[in-house]
Amino acid sequence: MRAEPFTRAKSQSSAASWRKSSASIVCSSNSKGVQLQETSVTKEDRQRLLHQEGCIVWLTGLSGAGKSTVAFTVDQILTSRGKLTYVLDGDNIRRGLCKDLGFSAADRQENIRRIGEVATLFADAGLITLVSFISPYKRDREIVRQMVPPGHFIEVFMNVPLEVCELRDPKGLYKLARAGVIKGFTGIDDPYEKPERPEISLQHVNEKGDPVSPDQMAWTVIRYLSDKGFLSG
Ligand SMILES: Nc1ncnc2c1ncn2[C@@H]1O[C@H](COP(=O)(O)OS(=O)(=O)O)[C@@H](OP(=O)(O)O)[C@H]1O
Ligand SMILES: Nc1ncnc2c1ncn2[C@@H]1O[C@H](COP(=O)(O)OP(=O)(O)O)[C@@H](O)[C@H]1O
Repeated sequence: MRAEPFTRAKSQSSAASWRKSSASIVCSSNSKGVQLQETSVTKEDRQRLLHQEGCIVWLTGLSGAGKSTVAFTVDQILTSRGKLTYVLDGDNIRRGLCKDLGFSAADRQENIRRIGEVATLFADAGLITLVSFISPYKRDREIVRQMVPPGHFIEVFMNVPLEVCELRDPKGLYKLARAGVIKGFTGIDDPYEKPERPEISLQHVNEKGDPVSPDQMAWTVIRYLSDKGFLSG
């Protein structure tokens, strides 16, 4: 499929920006001399094919904050409405692509770097890409933000206090961390750096103190995506 000349000219800066981001995938110190392959099918071609625009919805927060629940709820709702989405989830990715990594600061950084590269490719392919990782370091999240065109990295802060996450403790990990069986657990004896200006901040209770359900949270994300035009094209 060929892009209309008008579309191609209009979109050059954003397409160039995506290409720049793809370049970072191949231009590590071990791949000097590898040249970036230009593509003839553009992001806009895919956008028109899918009637949506690819982006990264990055959910960050403590273990138990509800990242996976909200990501999969958004996934389900959008899929049922004919949108192409994909969830990259910490627990799943750590069984494959990142199974060699632990939870030291360096390993978490490498974890997020790899996920950032994959998420960038998925978003470039036109998918609404939902990413649910603790991603505790501001710097690592900002690096991913810079990899995509402005506005295409949507940081969603699961703004749920440690006490609430610890009460939920669905996997019993906080108990083990408090008992000293797990060392370096985020929020207990390892840092979590809150986002300063997330695009979306989700709290587990509303202004009246009533609980906010995963469905309500998911719709907040979906409304944002719709308002910004990612769900049409
Ligand atoms: N030390 C330590 N600290 C934090 N979390 C731990 C740890 N050890 C195991 N787990 C389990 O691993 C899940 C977090 O993996 P992530 O890949 O999202 O972490 S990170 O982004 O690299 O920090 C996290 O899953 P979620 O509860 O879904 O967040 C935990 O179940
Ligand atoms: N909005 C919510 N209100 C109440 N409980 C929730 C909400 N979102 C998630 N949960 C529950 O909290 C626990 C942790 O959710 P999960 O999505 O696994 O968190 P995370 O991926 O951040 O570790 C689960 O038992 C889930 O059912």
